[in-house]
Amino acid sequence: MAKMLGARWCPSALRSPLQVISFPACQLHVSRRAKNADQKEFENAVTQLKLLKKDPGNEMKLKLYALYKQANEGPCNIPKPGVLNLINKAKWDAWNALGNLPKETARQNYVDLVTSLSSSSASSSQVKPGADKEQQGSENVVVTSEDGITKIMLNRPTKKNAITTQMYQEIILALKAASKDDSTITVLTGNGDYYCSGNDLSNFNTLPGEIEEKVKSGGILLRDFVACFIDFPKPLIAVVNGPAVGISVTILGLFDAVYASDKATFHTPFTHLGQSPEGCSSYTFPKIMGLAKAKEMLIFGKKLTAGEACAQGLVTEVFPDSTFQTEVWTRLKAYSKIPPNAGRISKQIIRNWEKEKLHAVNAEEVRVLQERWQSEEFLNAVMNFFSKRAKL
Ligand SMILES: CCCCCCCCCC/C=C\CC(=O)SCCNC(=O)CCNC(=O)[C@H](O)C(C)(C)COP(=O)(O)OP(=O)(O)OC[C@H]1O[C@@H](n2cnc3c(N)ncnc32)[C@H](O)[C@@H]1OP(=O)(O)O
Repeated sequence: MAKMLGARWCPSALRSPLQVISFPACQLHVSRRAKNADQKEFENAVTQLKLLKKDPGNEMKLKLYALYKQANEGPCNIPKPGVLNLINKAKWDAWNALGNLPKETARQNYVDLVTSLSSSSASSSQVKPGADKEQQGSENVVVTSEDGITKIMLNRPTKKNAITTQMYQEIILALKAASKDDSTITVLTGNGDYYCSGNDLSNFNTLPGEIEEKVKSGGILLRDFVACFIDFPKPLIAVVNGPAVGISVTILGLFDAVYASDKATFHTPFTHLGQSPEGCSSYTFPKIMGLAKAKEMLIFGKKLTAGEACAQGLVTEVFPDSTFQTEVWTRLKAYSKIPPNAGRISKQIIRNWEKEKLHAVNAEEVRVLQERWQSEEFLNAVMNFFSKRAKL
């Protein structure tokens, strides 16, 4: 659990602009010693910092960040980030506050700070090298085709199948390929105990550029992703093997059948994350389950059991977890024998009545979400998620 922010709170890389919650620019009161740390001591301190068990808190992280930059690059030499860019601005303020502090002094102060932190928090020798290495390529989305069924499986079980930006793109490509292959039906499912924990909350970090660019490219990615589900021309079935969160729930309204294990739950905690509904759920959920139940889910984040989701029409059928895979795949194999063209045409005549409407809903939901992504509510929610999990 500690790996996510731990890996990103790497002073040498400083990959994550969201690793520090917004707080006032720090005033540094760092003790100076006569002796100056050499480069080796400094590098050891960088390593030591990564091994700390206890999170030193964001204010301390900002101080360390500033000292690290000063020690390596000298006085702050980058343009001041815009006011909306809260995190980078806090980091800039901290670095800039060091003024012309000599590199050697910054290096020594950095070493002193880490030493004082280490003595109050025993360092761990149990960090496994490469433990947070991301799977590369298409391993996180596995596509197989057999017996008239194309199966798209989310395969990132250690992260509860949270969807990275790369996975969104891979799913889009997989759906486009499946729409043209010779399968009759297409299935989306998850590997492991979760179906999917929704959008990977570190996506905002990994998208390139400043906040405005992230918002723009995130919006385009989301719109294209949902559009693929709206336009998918064949019967599309969700095999919900475990809990489902966020966007993995909202797009279920665009599927033709949803089969769920009785261990599955359905949760859309958008407002808690400072966000708003997507996946066309602002339109499909009220239509499927009625306004009152849809609002409980989409505004108040009520989590449904599989049985409740079935009673409300979001799920087609629930199976006992012990027999889930056998029963569902037997059913799907039978369904895959329907005449493929009749299957496609029947799906399309149902979908076509509202395709235009769904695309308009998608565009509007993305527009509103893009505003949300620039809100402090959203940034704080993401920070809270990772801070709770981070030891450093
Ligand atoms: C925002 C701009 C990006 C643009 C990209 C494209 C546009 C997409 C827009 C869609 C927008 C939002 C839709 C949503 O999906 S909102 C919902 C997001 N999901 C969540 O809030 C769920 C967060 N996760 C949890 O609450 C819990 O992890 C859990 C799912 C309830 C499971 O709890 P657990 O205790 O059983 O397991 P846990 O130890 O927490 O998790 C195991 C490891 O997996 C990591 N992880 C789980 N879910 C996510 C996630 N959604 N994002 C990132 N990482 C996740 C967790 O951090 C653990 O990792 P580690 O072992 O600590 O390294």
